[in-house]
Amino acid sequence: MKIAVIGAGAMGLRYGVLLQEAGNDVDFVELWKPSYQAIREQSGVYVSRDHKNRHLVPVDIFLPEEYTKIPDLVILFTKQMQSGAAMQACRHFIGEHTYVLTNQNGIGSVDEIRNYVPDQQIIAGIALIATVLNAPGDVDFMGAKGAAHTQLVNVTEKPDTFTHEVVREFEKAGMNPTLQTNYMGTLWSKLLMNSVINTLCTLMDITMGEYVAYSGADDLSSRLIDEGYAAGLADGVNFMQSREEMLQIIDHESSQVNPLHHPSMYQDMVNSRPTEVDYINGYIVKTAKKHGLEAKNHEMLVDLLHLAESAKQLNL
Ligand SMILES: NC(=O)C1=CN([C@@H]2O[C@H](COP(=O)(O)OP(=O)(O)OC[C@H]3O[C@@H](n4cnc5c(N)ncnc54)[C@H](OP(=O)(O)O)[C@@H]3O)[C@@H](O)[C@H]2O)C=CC1
Ligand SMILES: CC(C)(CO)C(=O)C(=O)O
Repeated sequence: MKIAVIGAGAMGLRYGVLLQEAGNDVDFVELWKPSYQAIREQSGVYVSRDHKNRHLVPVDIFLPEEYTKIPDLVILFTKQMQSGAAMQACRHFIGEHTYVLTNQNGIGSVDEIRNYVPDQQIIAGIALIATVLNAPGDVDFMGAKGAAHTQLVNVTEKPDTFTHEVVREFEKAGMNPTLQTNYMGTLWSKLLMNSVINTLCTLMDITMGEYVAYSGADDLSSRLIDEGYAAGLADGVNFMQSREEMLQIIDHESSQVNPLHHPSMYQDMVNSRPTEVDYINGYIVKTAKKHGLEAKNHEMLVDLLHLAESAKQLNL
């Protein structure tokens, strides 16, 4: 399969390298110049797993204006707030039959992708994978080989032949895909997890393991899950997990899968970049308000995150 990954950051590199190693023809298209330059100069990307075995993997990288192939599949892995500009810059290589896939955290990118491809060609989903970008062109895959999980879902909720081919390629790449047919239910399950883990670990400067080790963690998580759940239900989301199951998933991911991980939002904060909080807790607040509800806890978290972002800027 001919694949172009837009965004050679932590997750873009992880998906791209794994799919390349599984035999696909993968190119990276990068708008972020330091990353493009580093990968060009190194003739590849440095890959480690859990800080060990750092080695160079040759990859091809292009600026959007340099890229002229028409891929079968585009994988969008920028941050949410970069999605619109990235799709606009890359629109010339999205062919009539090209599918676009996003497994970004938060909700919003699909609306940007819709400006360029019909719903039938959009595959959304979620990544239960932790990855850290040590520096441009230097990525660290967290977790044992094969431990990562992905969920893919067509925006139309109707998997077609090409989607099944993508699932097979993800399987070959060791990304343990599950094909779902509940679009919003799938996205909201990760949204709720990120609204707890990413935001609280970032604000408190702690790892996922440190969060769940706190005796009051379940109570805190439940308050956020309940508020998010109410907003989602009002919006017609058909949740795939109960509130209790959601809590168990958060506990499991944090205590067993990624206890030492600082979520991606934390990585943005320490590097003084804007976070995706508006697309995570902010999306829950917006959805609640649309239905005349309140999501006061999430609203407070959005404000606190923006306060922390602003303080970080003042201290630069
Ligand atoms: N990382 C993870 O474990 C997971 C991430 N996700 C999601 O995947 C999507 C992509 O995220 P992710 O791959 O983590 O992010 P990236 O590694 O792609 O973020 C890098 C972006 O941050 C900016 N940046 C600026 N300076 C630096 C620097 N020194 N180091 C790193 N980045 C810098 C660049 O944007 P600019 O040009 O604006 O400076 C760059 O494009 C997001 O939606 C995220 O929520 C989902 C699951 C897990
Ligand atoms: C918490 C985690 C790793 C969940 O897979 C994630 O989504 C992130 O770091 O942003």
